[in-house]
Amino acid sequence: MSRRTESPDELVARARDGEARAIGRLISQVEDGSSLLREVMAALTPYAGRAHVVGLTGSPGVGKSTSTNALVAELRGRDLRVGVLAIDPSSPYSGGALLGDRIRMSEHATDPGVFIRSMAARGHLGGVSRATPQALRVLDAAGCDVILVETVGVGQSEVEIARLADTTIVLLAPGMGDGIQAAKAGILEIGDVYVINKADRDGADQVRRDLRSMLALAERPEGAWRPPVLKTVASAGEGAAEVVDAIDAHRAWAGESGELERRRVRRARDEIEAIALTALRERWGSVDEGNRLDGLAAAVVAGESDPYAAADGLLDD
Ligand SMILES: Nc1nc2c(ncn2[C@@H]2O[C@H](COP(=O)(O)OP(=O)(O)OP(=O)(O)O)[C@@H](O)[C@H]2O)c(=O)[nH]1
Repeated sequence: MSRRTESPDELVARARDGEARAIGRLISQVEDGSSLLREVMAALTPYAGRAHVVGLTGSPGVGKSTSTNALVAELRGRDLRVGVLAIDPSSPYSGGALLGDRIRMSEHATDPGVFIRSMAARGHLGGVSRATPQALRVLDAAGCDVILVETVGVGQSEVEIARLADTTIVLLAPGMGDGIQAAKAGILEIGDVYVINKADRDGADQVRRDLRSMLALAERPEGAWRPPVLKTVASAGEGAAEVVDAIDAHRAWAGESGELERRRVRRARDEIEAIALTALRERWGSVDEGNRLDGLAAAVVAGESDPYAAADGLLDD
């Protein structure tokens, strides 16, 4: 069966009707850096800006997938449409055995009010930073009220997620040396809500005490948000309501204090920068520009030019 290629406007209209296939196709275009992206983004923009983006991060095994499921159930119970974007910063492929796939196998898989997608953050420059905000924009324009962005907690990705999110949830669990890990990985700065999952296990209260005393050391100006430290048993859905309430409270505070606007401006800045850098890279990858870059590099090696002068030359073109 031959199939006419849909225009970006048609795809966007179908995505706005909640058609999962259209949403999926738009996100694929984002991932592939499709040449239609410019038009797609222009078509999406009037509808974006409503969704609340919630980042969810934590070390492997703390229960991110289980918690995401519990949060999706709670949000659906509140009649909200939910998008889930699972980012794997290490995998060069999408569609592997990623977080999102495990969630996709859950009870929410067939719920039309839930859209789940995993995305590989490819190794190339601008991977996470370009594609993720664009995928968020697709889900936002498609009518998601809340978008959960989940990532495997490996180093830098936690901080990247925090830069993307309106509200960042950091998950910890007892028995994982998380207190120390928290201090090391710098996650004490990024959480808006901390959740000690696996509260049915010994040591949850200790992790909570440790974390609270570490957070208490941070200097916070008057009127600043004070991140709550909650406990959940995600596998039993316990505590999910309190987490969603905390997200709501943070959202309200962020809206009033201007923090939400600041974060969104920063996100847009990161996105513009990533698009511009990707475009520059592509230009320098073209045959003509590649030759010019090679020529400049040879001149630097030969001592005829210095790298700054060469870069100026490249940028001036
Ligand atoms: N006892 C207990 N086990 C839990 C709880 N939540 C999740 N688990 C279990 O912990 C294990 C890890 O949960 P996942 O949700 O797969 O954790 P994850 O953080 O997504 O794991 P990675 O993808 O490896 O990072 C699973 O066996 C869950 O069933 C909980 O509240 N209590």
